[in-house]
Amino acid sequence: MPTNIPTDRSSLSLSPARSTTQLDSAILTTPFTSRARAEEVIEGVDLTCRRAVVTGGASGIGAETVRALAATGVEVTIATRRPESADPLVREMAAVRSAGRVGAAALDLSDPASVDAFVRAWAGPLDILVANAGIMALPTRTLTPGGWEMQLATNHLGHFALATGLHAALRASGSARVVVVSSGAHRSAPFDFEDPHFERRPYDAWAAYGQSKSAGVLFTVGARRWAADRITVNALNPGYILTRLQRHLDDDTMRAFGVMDGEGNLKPPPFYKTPAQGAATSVLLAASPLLDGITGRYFEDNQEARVVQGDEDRAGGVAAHALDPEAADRLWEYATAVNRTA
Ligand SMILES: NC(=O)c1ccc[n+]([C@@H]2O[C@H](COP(=O)([O-])OP(=O)(O)OC[C@H]3O[C@@H](n4cnc5c(N)ncnc54)[C@H](O)[C@@H]3O)[C@@H](O)[C@H]2O)c1
Repeated sequence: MPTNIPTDRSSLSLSPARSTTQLDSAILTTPFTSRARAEEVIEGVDLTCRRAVVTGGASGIGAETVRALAATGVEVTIATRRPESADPLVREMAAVRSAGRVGAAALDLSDPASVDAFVRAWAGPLDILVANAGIMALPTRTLTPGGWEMQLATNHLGHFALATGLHAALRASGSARVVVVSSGAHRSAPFDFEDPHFERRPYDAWAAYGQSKSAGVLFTVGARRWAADRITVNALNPGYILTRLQRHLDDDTMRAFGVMDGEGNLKPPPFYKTPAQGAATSVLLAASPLLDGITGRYFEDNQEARVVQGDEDRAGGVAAHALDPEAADRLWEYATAVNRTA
């Protein structure tokens, strides 16, 4: 039996947002293992009449997120730089009986004008926003025309502008969820308020990626201000998944990561997940009734993560620096200010 069957928007109701950060609450556990696939964690859920946006939804984890959400009846907009790149997935889902309609719209997160155009074109309530798009470890310091470091611009500042621009649409949902796809890389790089764009310190591809992913977690903490609007915001680490994300890594790094053999063949090690497994935590946070009212938290392997100091044991967890409410508010102000001048 479906567990959650809204037949029209007026029948949708969720409990009020509970708690703000993991620091002041018990850890949330679910029955799902780290290997559960996206469709499994929302089996039986029916979200017909709901509407979702998935950034970067034409490939990798995002595409699996789109498949699983659309299968519950959600109408999904894939927000992508080249909408035509989503055509195969749009066609695929059009052939799935009872799936929600899947379409695509142009969005370049590194371009404030593109984010603005997407926001302006959006009409009506928005129930689910999955901030999934991302780039990783650009080998050289790359700046947007506005002078922002490209990973920070794409992974966080663009998503911040998108989510805040869509705030009225999320509020109009009456029970909206924002899901931020972060990474375990956040643990090694707190947000550097003195030099976020690597103007003074030497550029480091991993520090830039990690910082942008810390920013995503801090956003979920800063978004506690949206709880009264019945908008919940949670972050996650999808785990290790071989996708196009690794395209900027050279062969030596790929070998060091254990995903390439001596002959240059891609061969993910056993601890790597498939994209469908990698999308499970995104989908859990976006659509599972288990997450009703939960906000400001960080998950990995389909469970809420424990708090750790930095990246000392590399075994997972969410770094305390990414849950710091003062840093979260400071980053919110910073992102608001830079987006205003963009
Ligand atoms: N694959 C992993 O092992 C892994 C681990 C941790 C976190 N993540 C995160 O998961 C998310 C999805 O990554 P993936 O592994 O599916 O890789 P992917 O490269 O398949 O997906 C990333 C998507 O983001 C889109 N994108 C990039 N720049 C954009 C821009 N400026 N505007 C709009 N869209 C843009 C790409 O077109 C692509 O569709 C990313 O945020 C990534 O950081 C992935």
